[in-house]
Amino acid sequence: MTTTAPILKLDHLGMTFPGHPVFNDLNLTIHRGEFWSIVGENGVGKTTLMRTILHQLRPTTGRVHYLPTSSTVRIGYVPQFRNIDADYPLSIRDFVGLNLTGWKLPWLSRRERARVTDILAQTGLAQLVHRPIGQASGGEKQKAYLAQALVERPNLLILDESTASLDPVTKTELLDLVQKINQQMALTVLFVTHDIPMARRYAEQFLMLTPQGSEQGPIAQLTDQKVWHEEAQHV
Ligand SMILES: Nc1ncnc2c1ncn2[C@@H]1O[C@H](COP(=O)(O)OP(=O)(O)OP(=O)(O)O)[C@@H](O)[C@H]1O
Repeated sequence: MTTTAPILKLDHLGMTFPGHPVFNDLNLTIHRGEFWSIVGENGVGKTTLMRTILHQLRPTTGRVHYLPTSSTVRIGYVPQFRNIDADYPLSIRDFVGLNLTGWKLPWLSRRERARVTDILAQTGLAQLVHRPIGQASGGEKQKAYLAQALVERPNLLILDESTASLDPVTKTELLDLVQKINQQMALTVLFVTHDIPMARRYAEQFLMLTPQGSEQGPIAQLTDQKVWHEEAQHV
């Protein structure tokens, strides 16, 4: 469900680490409900761009605008697979509810608990709510990260190579769920990936970062030729 309302605007965005330019003069407008794939070879700056969008990094030039105002944009972030210690002392249910506790009460309200239960069911974790998160499989942990991001009802979801280590079935399950919420609730999605077939299957637009600059457009224009050409230039 794409709308015409912009949610995120990158305005002449540039980032240089000391002695190392990453991207420069990046301009992009993303509308509510759009599903974008962010692609590009290793080290080209995809995660740096996501961290800049999250305001974890200050750009060297330009600005990131949340629209209509910063208070209307709620961002969910699902990282690349990271292992969790086997003795981490939280169940999957507690892990998913972690971000909901805090400013008002140190425990969840009834409504918040219902929200966690609902999202655990949607992500296929309903049978595993009491399993210690450290003992869950890699795929189950990634589902829990996704559930943790979704439980806060974001309107912008960043998947930062979040499906990279998953088997095809689990990857498809997760992306099907994200697509469903994208279509039903106008969730805006930024899907950082090296998986071009999955990018084509789920995204409507792409942004390709290259060492020379960037390219963006409808996903149909992300041809194999374009991807291989880019990779062949830098092997
Ligand atoms: N805090 C930092 N200080 C200095 N250089 C950094 C910093 N963070 C990232 N870089 C460098 O910036 C470049 C872009 O890194 P980034 O992680 O954004 O690439 P990427 O496209 O996400 O790569 P990959 O596909 O391998 O995950 C790399 O050369 C990286 O070493």
